[in-house]
Amino acid sequence: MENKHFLLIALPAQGHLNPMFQLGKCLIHAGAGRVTFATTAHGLTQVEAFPSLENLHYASFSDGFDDGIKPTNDPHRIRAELKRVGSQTLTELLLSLSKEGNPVSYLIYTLLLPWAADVARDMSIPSAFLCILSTTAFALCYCFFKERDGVYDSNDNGPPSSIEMPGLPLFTSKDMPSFLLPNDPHASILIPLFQHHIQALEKDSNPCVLLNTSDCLEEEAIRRISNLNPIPIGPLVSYAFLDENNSTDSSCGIDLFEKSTEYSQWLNSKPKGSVVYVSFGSLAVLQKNQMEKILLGLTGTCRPFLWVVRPSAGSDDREFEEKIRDKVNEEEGLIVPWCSQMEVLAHESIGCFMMHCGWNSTLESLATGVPVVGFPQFSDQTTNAKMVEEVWRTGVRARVNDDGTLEAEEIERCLEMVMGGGQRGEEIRRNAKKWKGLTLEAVMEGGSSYNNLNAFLEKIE
Ligand SMILES: O=c1ccn([C@@H]2O[C@H](COP(=O)(O)OP(=O)(O)O[C@H]3O[C@H](CO)[C@@H](O)[C@H](O)[C@H]3O)[C@@H](O)[C@H]2O)c(=O)[nH]1
Repeated sequence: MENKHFLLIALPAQGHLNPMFQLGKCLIHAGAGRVTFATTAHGLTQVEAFPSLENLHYASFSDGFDDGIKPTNDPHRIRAELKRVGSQTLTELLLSLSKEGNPVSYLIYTLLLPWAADVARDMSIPSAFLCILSTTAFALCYCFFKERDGVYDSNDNGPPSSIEMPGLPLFTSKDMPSFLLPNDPHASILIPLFQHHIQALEKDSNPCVLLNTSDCLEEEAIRRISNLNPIPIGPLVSYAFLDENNSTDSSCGIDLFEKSTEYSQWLNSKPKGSVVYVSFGSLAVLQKNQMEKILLGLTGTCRPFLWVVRPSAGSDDREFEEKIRDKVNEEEGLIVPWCSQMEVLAHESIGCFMMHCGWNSTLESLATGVPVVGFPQFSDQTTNAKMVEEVWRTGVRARVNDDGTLEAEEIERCLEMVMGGGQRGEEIRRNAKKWKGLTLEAVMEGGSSYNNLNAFLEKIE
């Protein structure tokens, strides 16, 4: 197996880079050979630091906007350029790697890059799609295209009212990936992209979908997409901070944001299970009045909190964020621009993760056994929040107003439910512990995901 060369490609978004990078690490640790990790040329310039590992190399392809300036008012042009220039420059990259004596034996691409499968097929290179959404969200998309031909209900403007998957609760429109809903601003871009993903896989005589999940977490959804040869190999999260012998793994991941360092000591000073960690991932932008309400809710609980507030581009927003920061004193909370999330979640002072239910953060909460208060924003986050609340029962989904805003009182109610002494909180904390055990079991030597990855590698010629 040693002389294989894997090319892994992902868009430069934190939620895409993290699982793909973890996969690269797993391949190297499994002795799979050489791994080249590629993202867009502009994306590469945004990376804070490149972890260095033996057998790991970096490269780039172009999305057509190497200077990073995109016509944001024309997403269709951005998508068309990504496909056109992306296909061309990926082909060039494959040819140049071959020319320098390192031909690629296997291509793994991730979300929003379905044309990569076409490039690989044209060059007779086998490929796999790494699904970085929850498998449940992906299976809902699959059902939407296969069983409903990608059309909404007959009442024209109505969203798909519900989708059933055996063994799982009913998914109604509020639980569906938001881009499947007709009024979603991203639907006109994402629906064709997902269709392209599924078509590209179906064109392949031997399709392969690597799933960032484990057998036990999403058994029913995995079964639902069995036609696509799904292989659960996750959760692809950084386990360095859960391993007491290896808590300083400097090659944790590829960060697009500069990490603060001030929180470690602050966390050390807090009692076990007392801190609320708050983060809404790398993409969501909350309205100012929502931030005010969150601050009110957090201070209202009288529990210490660590809140990640990413620095915004606009100066007006920066001023507002400064104001929020100034309102918080160190006794009650700490606001940081970015942190090492797995390090934080693995810290014994953390008692709850209030979050958007992005798939990576959801998996990280499961792997660390931290209970959740979910405030999903878009994409698969609504589906993931449903799974957290109703399937794994490791947290609650906060109730929002009709306009999607979350009130301070609801934040207090949810935090009290998850962290307080009531029966529901106890059950949630018990489940969180149980799923942590099952999650770690899957990725450890001999576990289902570990074995699945090795079996996948053995089949590659
Ligand atoms: O201070 C922080 C905050 C976050 N993270 C990491 O950033 C990643 C965030 O990923 P995720 O939780 O999935 O959120 P998004 O960045 O919002 O991810 C996008 O991509 C995901 C994968 O496709 C989708 O599930 C989400 O809905 C979509 O918003 C995680 O690995 C976190 O550990 C940090 O390292 N430090």
